[in-house]
Amino acid sequence: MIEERPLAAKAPQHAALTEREVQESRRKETILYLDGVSVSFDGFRAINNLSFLLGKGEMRAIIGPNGAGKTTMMDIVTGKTRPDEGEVFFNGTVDLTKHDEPAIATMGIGRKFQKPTVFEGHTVEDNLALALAGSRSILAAIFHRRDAEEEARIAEILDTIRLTHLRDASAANLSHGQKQWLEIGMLLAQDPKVLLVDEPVAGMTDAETEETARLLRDIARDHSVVVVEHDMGFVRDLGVKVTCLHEGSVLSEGSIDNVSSDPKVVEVYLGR
Ligand SMILES: Nc1ncnc2c1ncn2[C@@H]1O[C@H](COP(=O)(O)OP(=O)(O)OP(=O)(O)O)[C@@H](O)[C@H]1O
Repeated sequence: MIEERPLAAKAPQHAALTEREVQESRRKETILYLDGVSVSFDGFRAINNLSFLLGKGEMRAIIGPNGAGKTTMMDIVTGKTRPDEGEVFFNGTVDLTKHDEPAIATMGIGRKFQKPTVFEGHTVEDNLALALAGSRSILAAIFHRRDAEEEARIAEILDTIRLTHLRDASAANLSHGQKQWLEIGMLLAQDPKVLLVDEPVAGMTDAETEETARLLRDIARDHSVVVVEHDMGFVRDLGVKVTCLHEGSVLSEGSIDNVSSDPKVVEVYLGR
């Protein structure tokens, strides 16, 4: 009997440890890991016990009604907003709540906001050269003699963003869609591991929207990508797992067919 007591006391402790180990090994397989994340603004819970896992090399589409918390979730990942509670990890091991925005960007989390912010007074190629140069000054970046590796990188990005034929064009003369692609190219120049892309096809023509789905699928071959978008035709074209947020939590997650036919999603979002 005396022998049994410590054994009985040990059993639940052992089980708890195993559960934690399982969770940790699950986390290590992710590039982004959010668990139990909440944040409130003036008492309003914009993110409410949110759990979201993005696998290494995965592309995910995030949908959800206005105010669902999509932007706030991105703000938490990029360090713009600190969560009140919960875990946020990058690459399985880096606790993002302990780093600020510039450090997180340098680690390899690139974000593209909805409105393109390219340098309009410069050519497409110079915009990419500027992004590639990072902290170099604008003039130094443009007049710096690029080595073969940098030239090859620019050529590769131009090809990915469908702008090789416009490399010498002024960014000011690009269409809205082409400016979005150039900005995606500028993100790629910084060699991110994860790209967060906010409503990339808003304001694009149908042809540009279709090309953007192909472009992001190309990028997703060697990057992890999160795309926030309301255009369901475009989300379907991406052909990836979909997460629908609502009131700061995951309402539904799975294939586009499953999520778009989920009665909860129809009620709060698609049926509106
Ligand atoms: N800094 C802030 N201060 C106060 N409230 C905020 C702040 N940021 C976000 N909110 C609120 O949190 C909620 C979630 O907003 P969020 O912008 O994340 O939603 P969203 O899903 O991105 O919506 P949309 O599709 O309209 O962009 C909203 O009710 C918003 O008003």
